[in-house]
Amino acid sequence: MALDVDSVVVRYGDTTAVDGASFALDGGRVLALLGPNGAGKTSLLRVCEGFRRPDAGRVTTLGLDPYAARDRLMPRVGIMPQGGAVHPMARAGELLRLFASYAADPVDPAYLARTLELGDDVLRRQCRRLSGGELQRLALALAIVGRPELVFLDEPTAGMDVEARHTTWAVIGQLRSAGVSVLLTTHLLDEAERLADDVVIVDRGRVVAAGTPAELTAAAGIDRLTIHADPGLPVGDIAGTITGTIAGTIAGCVVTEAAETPGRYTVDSPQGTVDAAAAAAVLAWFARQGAHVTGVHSQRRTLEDVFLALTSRRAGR
Ligand SMILES: Nc1ncnc2c1ncn2[C@@H]1O[C@H](COP(=O)(O)OP(=O)(O)OP(=O)(O)O)[C@@H](O)[C@H]1O
Repeated sequence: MALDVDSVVVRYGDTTAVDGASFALDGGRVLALLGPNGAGKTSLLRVCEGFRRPDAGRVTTLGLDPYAARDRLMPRVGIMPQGGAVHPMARAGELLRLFASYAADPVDPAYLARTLELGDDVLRRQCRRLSGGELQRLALALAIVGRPELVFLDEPTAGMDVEARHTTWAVIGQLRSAGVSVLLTTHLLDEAERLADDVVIVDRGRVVAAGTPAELTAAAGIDRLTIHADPGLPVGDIAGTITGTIAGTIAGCVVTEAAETPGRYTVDSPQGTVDAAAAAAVLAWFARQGAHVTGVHSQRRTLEDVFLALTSRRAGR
């Protein structure tokens, strides 16, 4: 196991930033820590990196207490802090070569710069003269040039354009293929869905959900079916009119017509997904009504739907 976070509490004065969070990162996997602003993600990273001792609970990073054994841990981990945090007067290329010189078996800095599309003009510039996206790519290069076993990336693609984001995703994919464990935070849920093997959602310092992206979206009861047909069909009675073996397949499905869009019917299953048999049964019912069906659309709920449902961003909270 690369990382084990057990009932961790982090306080700043009266503020409890992390309130008993537990999760684990297995070796060679990518874990995305998601949560609204102020949820406690950076505070969790800081205790995992050994910059801060938790106020309660325990963290084990690569088998070590990261605070007590920071000196032993540092050569084995890579850290990309939020916002890049590099010395403003240093030249990008010098920093990259310096970080490489600290490592026993570094990646060739020139190769890494090419991979991250940091051209010679960028490498010659002082960090204060880099764009936000260039700074982020440099910070990523600094984090991985020493071939770490475990990498912490705090919002790695914040401020990057689409192309740089794709380059970064490719690099994270390569790290994973090479067996490197990655813990990243992000506000981009499509990024988490695309990159992460495991997702942990935190809100107000607590873990509110954890699992693979597929588990999280499946557990939310998804795969909504939308049917467009004549308005005003008596859908409230569907379950009562479907008999025989097929009745069981739609038991629990709720079919509703959208008040704001007459003729748009949604089929939801509180127990789980609306499976193909249930969808077929509902469509057969529409056919029996002589309904003119103009569209059928099935939609998988995304991680974003799950996130919004679980966190304090939800409207009205
Ligand atoms: N050094 C500090 N002193 C006092 N309060 C702090 C400190 N660092 C963080 N906090 C507070 O702790 C809480 C958690 O902050 P943290 O930065 O860990 O959240 P986050 O999930 O990383 O947020 P973001 O997504 O905005 O980066 C917030 O309420 C924040 O204001």
